[in-house]
Amino acid sequence: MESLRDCFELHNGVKIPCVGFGTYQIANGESAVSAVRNALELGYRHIDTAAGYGNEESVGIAVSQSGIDRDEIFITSKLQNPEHGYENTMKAFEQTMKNLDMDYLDLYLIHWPNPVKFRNEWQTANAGTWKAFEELYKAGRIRSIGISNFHPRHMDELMKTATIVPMVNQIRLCPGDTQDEVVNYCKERNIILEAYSPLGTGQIFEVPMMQAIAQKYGKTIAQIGIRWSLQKGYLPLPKAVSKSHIRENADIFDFELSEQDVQAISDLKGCCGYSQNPDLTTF
Ligand SMILES: NC(=O)C1=CN([C@@H]2O[C@H](COP(=O)(O)OP(=O)(O)OC[C@H]3O[C@@H](n4cnc5c(N)ncnc54)[C@H](OP(=O)(O)O)[C@@H]3O)[C@@H](O)[C@H]2O)C=CC1
Ligand SMILES: O=C1CO[C@H](CO)[C@@H](O)[C@@H]1O
Repeated sequence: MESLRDCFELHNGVKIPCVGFGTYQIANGESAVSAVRNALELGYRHIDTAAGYGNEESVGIAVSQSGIDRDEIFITSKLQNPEHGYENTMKAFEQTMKNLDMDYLDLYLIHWPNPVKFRNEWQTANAGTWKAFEELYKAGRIRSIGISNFHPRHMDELMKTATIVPMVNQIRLCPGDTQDEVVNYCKERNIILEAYSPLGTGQIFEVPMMQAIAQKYGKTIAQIGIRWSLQKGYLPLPKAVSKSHIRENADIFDFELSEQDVQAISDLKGCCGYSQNPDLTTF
């Protein structure tokens, strides 16, 4: 990858820009419009939002104000947890499209496999949701469909009724949180791994070894973390509000980490925390 516009290819042939701009905890309104506009101005072409972030509307406004053609920007949103099941999913999708004020979505994800509301019925709820996703995909409303926070057991269950293998699994991947079992399962099935919280939601900046590696390469800790994701073959989704952070996080294409340093960063077990148990999350 040589720039933010270079892409991974999903298994259905759709191209997905290799770094996405994360938008969790950027308030709907001026903050989110300005952050997404800054990201687009600085060259990002992939925005990650979710119904649960409450800022889809601002993402849509920022895209429209940017003057960049819609088909040059890759937009992901996610199905909110209480909305699983066929009918709920159809309604939630239409609401997302209304919020974004767009007529198609590039990627739609099931945000979590086992939300509180469906604790003992997640299998049926996800089967209904996936049926809706497949119909929307076949109708051209969504260019690609995927999942988030799914472990192998959730994916095995989904595949009992699915006719389309998810194109993406978005999971927490950052130094020391490598989720090897999920990663290997997805790689074997050609499911692209998106790395959320690539900076450990800020915890990466407290890790002395990351500081040492950053100094060695003359880059910042954030740049090392994002570069590590890319070299592992993941698609990182760094979030930033500060314009200087947004710019810095895009400046990652002029250096390469050695294999030893990639391994050393992977081995920093728990340095930036671990992902939540998808069967217990309350998000
Ligand atoms: N599917 C899922 O369940 C989940 C998906 N996600 C997605 O992944 C995205 C990223 O994850 P998230 O947990 O938000 O956090 P990140 O790991 O991207 O870290 C964000 C934090 O790092 C700071 N930061 C960013 N760049 C720099 C920099 N260059 N120097 C110093 N500080 C920096 C930000 O500050 P500031 O904002 O002040 O600039 C912010 O405090 C989310 O926004 C969301 O899109 C996240 C969690 C779960
Ligand atoms: O997308 C999300 C943003 O971050 C939250 C806290 O880590 C997650 O629970 C949620 O899934």
